[in-house]
Amino acid sequence: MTQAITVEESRELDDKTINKIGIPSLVLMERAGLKIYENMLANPDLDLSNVLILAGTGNNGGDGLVVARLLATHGYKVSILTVGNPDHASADHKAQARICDYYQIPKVFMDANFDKFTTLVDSLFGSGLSRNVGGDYATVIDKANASAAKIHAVDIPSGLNGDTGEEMGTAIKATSTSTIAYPKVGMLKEQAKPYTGTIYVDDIGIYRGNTFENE
Ligand SMILES: NC(=O)C1=CN([C@@H]2O[C@H](COP(=O)(O)OP(=O)(O)OC[C@H]3O[C@@H](n4cnc5c(N)ncnc54)[C@H](O)[C@@H]3O)[C@@H](O)[C@H]2O)[C@@H](O)CC1
Ligand SMILES: [K+]
Repeated sequence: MTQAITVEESRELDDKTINKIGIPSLVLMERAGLKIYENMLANPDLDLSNVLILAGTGNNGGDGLVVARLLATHGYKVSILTVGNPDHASADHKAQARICDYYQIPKVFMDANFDKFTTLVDSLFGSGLSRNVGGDYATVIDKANASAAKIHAVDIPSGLNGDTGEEMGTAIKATSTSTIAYPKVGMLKEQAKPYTGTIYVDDIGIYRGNTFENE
């Protein structure tokens, strides 16, 4: 874990990889989801007997939905709680949601009892977090932190500022986090440890430049 990048750099790298280099975004999302799923299987601190995916409507939520599908297709019990308006979801999130519907992965709603789940996957917000967390998002984050379930976060624990390592209103306290491509600078600060837990860094095909002259 030698290099860390800012949240803005991570967004620029995503954009370059998709729009300049030409790797389709759904390919990156599939690779991210597969790595996250493998990290969860490899983590002895997580009990995957009853998993709930907490999905926002952006691409962080899309990553979470890939994990939902991989768990379901490998015989794990998994449900999805979507927070936010699915009609306004990102295109890649909508594509993943249709696949989850094909597999009839059960959905739960805001009144769900989180204590009955053994692991929660936090895919509410990643690098797109741009303001303090409130409303249903804050309710779900606080309920997740207060529950008996362990939490595995996708990319950045939701509500954590990836640059400063500080809470933006409220933030997920994860047992472990799968961060995509590179850790974000704020996640490596001492104060961020209770939020990130153990950090896995997932190579999904997004790299900083200087490998080739034309970069
Ligand atoms: N296609 C790509 O660019 C890739 C994206 N990936 C994942 O996608 C994430 C980034 O996805 P997005 O850019 O869709 O953003 P997020 O999914 O992090 O956030 C979704 C949206 O939430 C809204 N939002 C921000 N702060 C909010 C707040 N406080 N309350 C309510 N809504 C708020 C914003 O409009 C934001 O676009 C990464 O962290 C990573 O997990 C990975 O799948 C790798 C490839
Ligand atoms: K997250």
